[in-house]
Amino acid sequence: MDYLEFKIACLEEYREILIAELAEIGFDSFLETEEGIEAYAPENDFDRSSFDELIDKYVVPAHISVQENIMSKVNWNEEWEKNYDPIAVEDLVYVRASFHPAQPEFKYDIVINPKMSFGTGHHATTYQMLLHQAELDHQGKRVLDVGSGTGILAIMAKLLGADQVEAFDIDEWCVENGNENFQLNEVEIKMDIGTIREVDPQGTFDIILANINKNVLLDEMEIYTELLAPEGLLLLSGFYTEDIEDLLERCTPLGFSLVKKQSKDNWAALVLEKK
Ligand SMILES: C[S@@+](CC[C@H](N)C(=O)[O-])C[C@H]1O[C@@H](n2cnc3c(N)ncnc32)[C@H](O)[C@@H]1O
Repeated sequence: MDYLEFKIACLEEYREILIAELAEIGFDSFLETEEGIEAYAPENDFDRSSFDELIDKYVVPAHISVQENIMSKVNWNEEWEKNYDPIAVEDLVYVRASFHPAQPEFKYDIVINPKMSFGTGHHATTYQMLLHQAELDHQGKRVLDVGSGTGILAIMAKLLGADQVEAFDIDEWCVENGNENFQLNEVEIKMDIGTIREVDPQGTFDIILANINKNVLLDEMEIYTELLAPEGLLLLSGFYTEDIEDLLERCTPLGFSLVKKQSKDNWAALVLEKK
C-alpha cells in the first residue's frame, strides 16, 4: 500500500495535540523528530480537505511548515528503530528498545518498544516521573498508573518492588503496546482501556502515578484523592512550571501536602502526600 508522508515542523507543545487530531482523520503512524513530527496516512483514503483544515487551524500558533512525499511499502519497525535512541535517566535507569544491548551499570533496565505510544523517558515529564519514583519506597505497595502510554512508569513501579500494579490509558494502541512492553520486561501488570471513571479502579492505592495534562489532572483530582490510602503518594506531571500553583490550589484543600517539586525543560513534576 502507498502512504503519504508529511514532515510537519511545529512547536514542541503542539505535537501531542496534532498527533491526536491527525489520528482522528485517518493518519495511522507517527514519528517524533527534532523539528516536529512525521505523520503517515494510507494514500487511498486520505482526506485532503480535513488535513488542510487542520493545518490551517494550527499553522500560526504552532509555527507549522509541511513537506509532503509519497512512499511505497513502509517498514514501520525499521522507521522507528532508526529514530529511537536509548536514554539514560541520570545514572539510574536505562530505557532501551529490545534491539539495543543492555547496560549492566544501570540499576534499572527498562525495555520499551514504543511504536506510536508516548513514554520512552525522552520527554522531561516521563524522565522526572521515573526519578521521583526511584526515590520512593514501592516495596509491597499497590500502584495505579493513570494514562500509562507505553507502560514505562508501571514497569518502573514493578522493578522498584511494587506488589500490585494497575495501568490504563484511553488509547487502544497504548493498551496493546503497554501489554507488549509488560511481556518484554517480564512483569505482571493489569491493563485496562478508558478514563478513570470508565475503568473505575477498586480499593485503595499507596501510590498513584499520573503524567497526563493539566486539565485532566484538575478534573480527576478528587477521584485520585478517594483512591489513595491515608499517607498515600500522588506523583503528577504533564503540565508546565507556570501551572504548578493551579495544581497546588486544587490539591491543598483536598488534604495533600507538597513533598517535592521539580522542573525540566519547563515541564513540572510534583510529589504530594495525602494526609
Ligand atoms: C504524557 S503521556 C504519559 C505516558 C506515560 N505515563 C509516561 O509517563 O511517559 C499521557 C498519556 O495519557 C493518555 N491519556 C490522555 N487523557 C487520558 C485520560 N483522561 N485518562 C487516561 N489516559 C489518558 C494518553 O493517551 C497518553 O498515553
